[in-house]
Amino acid sequence: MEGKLVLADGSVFSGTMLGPLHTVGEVVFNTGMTGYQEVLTDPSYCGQIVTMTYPLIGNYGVAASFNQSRQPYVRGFVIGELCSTPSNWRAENSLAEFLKRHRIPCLYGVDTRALTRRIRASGVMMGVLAPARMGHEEALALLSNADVVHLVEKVTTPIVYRLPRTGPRVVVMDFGVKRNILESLARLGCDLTVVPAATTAETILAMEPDGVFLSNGPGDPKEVSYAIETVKKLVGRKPIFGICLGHQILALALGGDTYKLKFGHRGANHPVKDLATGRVFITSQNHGYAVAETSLHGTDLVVTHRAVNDGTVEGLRHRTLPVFSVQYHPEAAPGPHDNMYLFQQFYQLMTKEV
Ligand SMILES: NC(=O)CC[C@H](N)C(=O)O
Repeated sequence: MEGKLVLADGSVFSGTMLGPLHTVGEVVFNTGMTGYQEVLTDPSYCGQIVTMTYPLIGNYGVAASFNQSRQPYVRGFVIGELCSTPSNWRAENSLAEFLKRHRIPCLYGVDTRALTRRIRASGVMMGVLAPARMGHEEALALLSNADVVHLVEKVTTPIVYRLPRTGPRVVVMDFGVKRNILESLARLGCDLTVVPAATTAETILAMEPDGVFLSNGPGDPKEVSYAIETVKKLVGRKPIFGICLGHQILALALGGDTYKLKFGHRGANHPVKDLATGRVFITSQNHGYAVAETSLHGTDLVVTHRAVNDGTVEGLRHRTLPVFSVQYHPEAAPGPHDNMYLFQQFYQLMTKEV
């Protein structure tokens, strides 16, 4: 069926529609050449319609081992060529089958680079995926009904669960954690207890962890005010490591501020500079918000990493406490594995004699 993406500014991008009839979400672009299945199943994309700038998508099919959570969380997918003849020894199915099974609307045959240029010029905005025959006004009217709040509550674990190992005990605050973060910690031997986002500091401290991990997740960090309050009570009590939304929540808990970027950083090739060594790492990223550097004056936070492309804050550490965070995704999935050492750093903070 012929379909279209209508952006809030009225621009229209045409293509062929696969799956359910319409969906509304914030339209964002990802510049990764691969990793489409990890993107689809990363809970941080909950509430968003994702477009891939790379024009050939689906070439290596899908496999359960690439999933980053139980199900895809994107609201819709907008791509160039949808490959129907995947080739990979691990492929279990085609991307089209995967999208259909999970009822993820996909518009393909789209000039996604033109779409990306539009988003870069105007900033991220809401959009609707709809059949071509839907009237323009009707499509635009759907935008006002978009339900894109309380996203963390939609993706966090409803129950406490454990991944037992013999190493340091880590409580993972699950704001929408990616599987490869849990696996990266478990591989080091960390004994993991994953808790719902709204778990109180008292409950977490009663578990007597050696450290607390703050996960990635969707939406505006200021929306999860209860988690900011929890983290305030944990700082100074336990070593803390935060990634992406966890990094933003940590900054807010320690008196910093966050803001929305014009079009965010999403891809597998974002250069980040470690300010202590001057070394540049290539990182995987997926964020629309960032920590405001000027807000850090007078707090106990020090900027450790900076994005090379736009100079925004990419890493923080506490001046005196074993507390640090990064805005990017060291667990990759998809992306380069260069930043796995950060999990080791957390491990060392938890195990060193004090
Ligand atoms: N990957 C993440 O954790 C994303 C964090 C936050 N939702 C943002 O868009 O900035």
